[in-house]
Amino acid sequence: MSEKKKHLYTVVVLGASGDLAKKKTFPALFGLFKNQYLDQNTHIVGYARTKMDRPKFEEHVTKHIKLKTQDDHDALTRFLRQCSYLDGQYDTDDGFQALEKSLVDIEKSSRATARLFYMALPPSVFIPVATNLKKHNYKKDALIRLIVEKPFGMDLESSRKLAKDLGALFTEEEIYRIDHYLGKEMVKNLMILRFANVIFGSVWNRHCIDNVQITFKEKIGTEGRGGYFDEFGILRDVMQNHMLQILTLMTMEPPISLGAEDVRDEKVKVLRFIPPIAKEDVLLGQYTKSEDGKEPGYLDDKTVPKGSKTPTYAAATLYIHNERWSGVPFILKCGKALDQQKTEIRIQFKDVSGNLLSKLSRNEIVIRVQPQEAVYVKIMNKEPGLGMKTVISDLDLSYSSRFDNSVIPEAYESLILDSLNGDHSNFVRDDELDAAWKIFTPILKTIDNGEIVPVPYAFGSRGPKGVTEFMAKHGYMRGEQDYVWPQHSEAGANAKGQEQKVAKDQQKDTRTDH
Ligand SMILES: NC(=O)C1=CN([C@@H]2O[C@H](COP(=O)(O)OP(=O)(O)OC[C@H]3O[C@@H](n4cnc5c(N)ncnc54)[C@H](OP(=O)(O)O)[C@@H]3O)[C@@H](O)[C@H]2O)C=CC1
Ligand SMILES: O=C1O[C@H](COP(=O)(O)O)[C@@H](O)[C@H](O)[C@H]1O
Repeated sequence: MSEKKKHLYTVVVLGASGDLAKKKTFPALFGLFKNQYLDQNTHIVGYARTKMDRPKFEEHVTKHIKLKTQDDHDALTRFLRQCSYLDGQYDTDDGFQALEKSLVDIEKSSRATARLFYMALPPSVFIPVATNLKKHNYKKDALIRLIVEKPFGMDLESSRKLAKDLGALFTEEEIYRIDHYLGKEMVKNLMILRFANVIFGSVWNRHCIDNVQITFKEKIGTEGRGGYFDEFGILRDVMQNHMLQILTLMTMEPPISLGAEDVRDEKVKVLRFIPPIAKEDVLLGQYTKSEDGKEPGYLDDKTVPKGSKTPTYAAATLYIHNERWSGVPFILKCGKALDQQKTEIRIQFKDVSGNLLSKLSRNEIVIRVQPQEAVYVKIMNKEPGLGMKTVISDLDLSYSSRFDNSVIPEAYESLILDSLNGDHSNFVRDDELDAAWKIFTPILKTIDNGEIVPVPYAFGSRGPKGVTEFMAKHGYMRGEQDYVWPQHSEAGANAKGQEQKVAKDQQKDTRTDH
């Protein structure tokens, strides 16, 4: 079916009773609807096994939708009119037959010509659901798109099997593998920063850069998702997908165009230059109770098997064996139940040559993905006054002060809109997945075999003992002088009207740059 024509979609959310649907999918669809990115005649059908009456379904859909104005309230009333819910099984025909009947009725009145199936489901049911969708709800004369949520397998072998099974049902054109980090504003900004600025483009290589850290920290633990998490662990949950996507966009060569295939060709190429992660380049941790005993340890989660050795924290160093990056360590660190929430890329430059000036700290470019989106460059400056003392300062592009009235869209809004527009650029291609799993599968096997034991760390701490040494071993050098990114100070955050108060202990942490 032609993609040029503007299509009216019917959106089906499979797994509509779940956590992701409630927290992300419905709010994102509402955001698009409210801002007229979604045609006002679009129908949204929720499908899951749970029986829900209308009030319960509406409560589920709206629970995480934030309304500020009367217009928002009005838009929600209109949005809910477009939503319906159907309960049914995932592995039998009858539910999908009923879904088909409902879709045909909707399409008769709305004249929708396209169907978007959003699988907000655990991976165990991806294939049974995709099989039934193909059998009962695939219309040859309609435009079909299928959004699949991560995780895409457990390792190289299972990922290939999933790709093969899904590929037998839907074409690569129809499949949209979502990694929501690709929809985040600062991740989308990476290509612009690199390829639209001579000052960045020219230093983006091993001659100038000493090491790179990509950090993902969460304050929350597994929070009832322990059953899912224990099967996957932090490397599969966050590092192999979200963090590797960031690394790929940060390191790939310039694509021929911004077209989806050109961008993804470059991403695959750089991934293929990364050898599997070595055992000695990994540090693991698992959180225990907080020091005051108020927050539970990982093993206190009833859904986690007793004595589990699943890592909730991981640091791993990767290398890219190509002309641009050879010898530069890329230190990836991620963890749950830590002292703060942040995702950032920290690019540390080499030391200044010569001995003209002493006590210099290295330049750093920090790309703050969340929260408090920003790009800042740490530089050495003359301390104002008589004398020639140097001091660390920064060139700071903080979004809250620079882009006063702009709204940063939710990652899921951005990605759902891309899929409606048929743009695959920010979705994961099958060969990209293959290349990513090749890097991680050997170390995951080593971890699964219990050959690397996670070091305990207290809930709310900076992570396991040894993190500082691990970073130093891989080249990261802390500055000589104290430095606090101003946006991170309480005064800075309040002055900009930030909702989030940044605690004093977080300031301390920023100073240590971990
Ligand atoms: N939650 C999150 O924050 C994120 C989730 N994801 C991914 O999104 C997908 C959905 O996640 P999430 O919503 O958290 O998952 P849930 O565990 O909430 O599952 C979604 C729905 O699937 C059904 N379901 C749950 N377990 C099973 C099972 N064993 N067999 C069959 N059906 C089941 C349930 O619906 P019912 O019983 O009514 O049929 C449930 O409401 C997953 O692939 C996850 O990895 C990705 C990023 C973030
Ligand atoms: O995919 C996942 O991401 C979330 C973190 O997403 P964010 O947008 O809030 O940064 C993580 O909590 C979850 O464990 C993981 O499955």
